[in-house]
Formats: sequence, structure tokens, C-alpha cells
Amino acid sequence: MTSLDDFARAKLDRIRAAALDRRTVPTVRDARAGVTREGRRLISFSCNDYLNLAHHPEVKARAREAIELYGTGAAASRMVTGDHPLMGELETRLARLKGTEAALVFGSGFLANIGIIPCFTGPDDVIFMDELCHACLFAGAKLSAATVHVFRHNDMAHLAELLATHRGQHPHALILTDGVFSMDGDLAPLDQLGPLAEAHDAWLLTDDAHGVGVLGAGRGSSFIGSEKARVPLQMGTLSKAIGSYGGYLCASTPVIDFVRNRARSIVFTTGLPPASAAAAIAALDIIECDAALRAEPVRKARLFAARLGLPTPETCIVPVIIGAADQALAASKALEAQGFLVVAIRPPTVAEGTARLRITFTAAHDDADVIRLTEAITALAILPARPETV
Ligand SMILES: Cc1ncc(COP(=O)(O)O)c(C=O)c1O
Repeated sequence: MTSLDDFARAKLDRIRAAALDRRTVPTVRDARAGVTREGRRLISFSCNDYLNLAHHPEVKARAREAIELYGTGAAASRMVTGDHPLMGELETRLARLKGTEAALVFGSGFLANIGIIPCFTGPDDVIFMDELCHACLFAGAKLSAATVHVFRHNDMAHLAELLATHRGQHPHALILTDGVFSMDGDLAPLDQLGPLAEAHDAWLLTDDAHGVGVLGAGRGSSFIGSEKARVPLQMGTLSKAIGSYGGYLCASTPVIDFVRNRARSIVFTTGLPPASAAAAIAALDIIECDAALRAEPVRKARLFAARLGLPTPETCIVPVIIGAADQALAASKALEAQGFLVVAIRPPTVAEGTARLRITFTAAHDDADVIRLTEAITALAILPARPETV
């Protein structure tokens, strides 16, 4: 055994001892919210294809057509020959959806965040970020080498205090938050974050991976209230409700032109395959016209929560927090035995002691399956006791 194997084995032993080891399971998703894995079909409550557009006949047809015409890969960076005209068309559509002058498409949401953040902050600068931000926002912040201050989740008083203490010591500042928090399904208070950021001349970036397509008439979390939230950097992904693959930034023309020049995850990586852009454009066509479809995932999340006496969800992600990682795994296994795929989410994806079932709802779930899931969860007795009604 080499020292490299020794190193890996010792690390793995520790991960396994804490019930935190991960494995990949070959999984085939179908159009009816089902997955087949290890020879069994399960109803999945763990997919982010909220509108099931990855299986929509029109979306698939447009992707197939793009493959026939343009091949399967982009073959070079967008700076060289990888900037297929479909990319520009997709950017125009995204900018229109988000109400910005311009947009820029990246290879993925993760690549977007690790490219964008270092464009605006360097070692002399400062970043303020919510403690529950997605891992790729933390990765982008780290890559920027800026000073990072983490504020308590959605705690505007804490953020204001950190801004008052630290903002003045740095030339440039970013505030980073998820629009919809990926593991908790709650919303960032963008109506407060926008003005607070402006008051301190800090640039607000929202990661709306889980909002676009589903919230705010499909336009995302910035469009929920009566007024559009003041977010100069609206980032998101094409890989969830949009049913394709890729990431994006929507912003003003100078901001986008600058990021196109500077983001290392644009310049030094191959462009998105044209078929992914074609699929995303087809999905946006559907999202823009089909209000009934857009409303379905949150309606199902609310049906689920109401039957279990949980708070009314604002999004289509509902966490059932269990605590210990091994108990979350056991609950997931018990649900699997009854025909449901509800993956357990454990540290480091979530904080120590908050392992959970993260349940996601999609347009394709039958209400009957949602109700059967509530019954299965009730039978597991993993929910906190409901207060007695008098
Ligand atoms: C909040 C959030 N941001 C970014 C990403 C990364 O996006 P992508 O899967 O397109 O890399 C994800 C999901 O994976 C996410 O949940």
C-alpha cells in the first residue's frame, strides 16, 4: 500500500465511523417523478427538476435537434470557438426574464459562483455572507482571498452590525446569499438586504438556483414581492427547474462585459454544449407561458406540510430535521422500503446535529403519492410532537 492509499483509507475510516460516508447510486429518472435504482422503482422526493422539464417532449426535441445540427460538445472555450449562437440567444432570454440589461452563461452554477466572486473582490476587499450559503458561494469567497464575515442565517441585525464595523476598512464589498436556501427551503429577506447593501455601498449577489422557474412568476426570488428586489448580481443555474445544465449571471451590461473578460471559469473552460442551451431556451418558453405548471411544486409542498402540521412552505423544498446523521439515514432507508426516495442530507452539507430529510416537490408528483409520503413519515415518528390543541 502506498502512502497515498494510507492517507485516503485513514480519512475514509473517520468519515465512515461518523456515518458520513457517501456513495453514488446509479439512478435512472423517468418522466413521472420516478427513479429506478438497484432494480427498483421509487417515487423520488429528492430531485430538483421541479417542473419536470428535463423530460418534457418539447425540451427534449429541441436538445435532440441541436445535437443533430451542432454535435454534442462545444469543443473550445467561449473565447475561442465555443460561443455557439444559441448561447447569445439564451443570454437574451435570461436577461429578459430577470429584468437586466445583460446575462452571461457559465458551464454550471458552481462554475458561475467561483468565477463571479473573485471578479469583484480581492485580498483587500470584504465579503459578508449568510452562514447557510451554498458551498459554491463559500468556494468563490475563498478563491477571492477577500476577508470573509459570516452572518447568522437571515439575521439582518447581525449583518448590519458587521457592515458597520468592517465595511469601512475595505475598498469593495460583496454581500452573498442564496435567494432560496437549498437545504432549508426558506427565503432570504431581499427587501431588507437590497437597501442595507446600498446603504453600505456593498454589492448584493443572490444565488437563485432554487427560485427561478418556480417563484415570482418564474422569474425567481427577486420577483416575489410587489416590488422587484434591488439585486445587482442575480446568479442562478439552469440545472434545476430549467431542466438543463449550466449557470448564469444576470446584471448590467458593464458588469457582464467585465465578468466575461475576467471570470476564470468562463475564460479557461469549455463552453456549454449547444444542446444544453437549446434545452434551456425551450424550458424558458414553457416557464414564461405556463403559470399553472409553475405553481404546482409549491402547491404540493404546502399540501405535504399542512397534513403534517409543519409551517407553510414558501418554496418547494421542505426539510424534516432529524439531528443525528445515522438516524437520518435510517429514516431514509425506512422510506425507501415503502417505495420513496428521500435522500438523507448530512454534515458537511448541513450543520452538525441537523441531519435531515430534504424533501423536494415537483409538478409531476401525484397528490396521492404526496399523501402516502406524509403517512409514511407519520408512521416513522420522526417529527417533533405537535402541541395539543385545547
Ligand atoms: C444554491 C445552489 N447554488 C448553486 C448550485 C450549483 O449549481 P450547479 O448544479 O449548476 O453547479 C446548487 C446546486 O447544486 C445550489 O443548490
